[in-house]
Amino acid sequence: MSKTFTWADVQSHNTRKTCWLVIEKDVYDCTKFLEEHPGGEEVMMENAGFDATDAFEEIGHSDDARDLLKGMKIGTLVDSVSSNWFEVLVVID
Ligand code: HEM
Repeated sequence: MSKTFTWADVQSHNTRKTCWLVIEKDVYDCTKFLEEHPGGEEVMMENAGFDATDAFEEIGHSDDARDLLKGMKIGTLVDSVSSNWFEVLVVID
């Protein structure tokens, strides 16, 4: 069975040492890929610990990129709230 994570789990992985991204409802550990990313490390870090679906789709990544992504999947997200809402919850906590 696939591992499940909450936004709290995902958001704690927002550094160059441990960089997770969410695309659709799947969680990806992109740490090892940071230096290899053809689009650079910066754009990945801007999305670290967050939902990168829009950023990923807007670029129009190739099938190769999608294949690479598959290899980085570590599980799925269980929270029903979006990462934006999680941010709000953290602020008012
Ligand atoms: C783990 C997730 C990602 C993977 C596996 C990935 C993979 C790739 C690959 C293989 C390319 C080369 C072109 C292609 O094959 O489409 C690429 C290019 C690019 N990626 Fe990503 N990418 C990821 C996430 C992101 C995110 C979150 C952004 C944020 C905007 C981004 C922005 C770009 C840009 C701007 C390029 C174009 C670079 C250029 O041609 O100058 N990528 N990516």
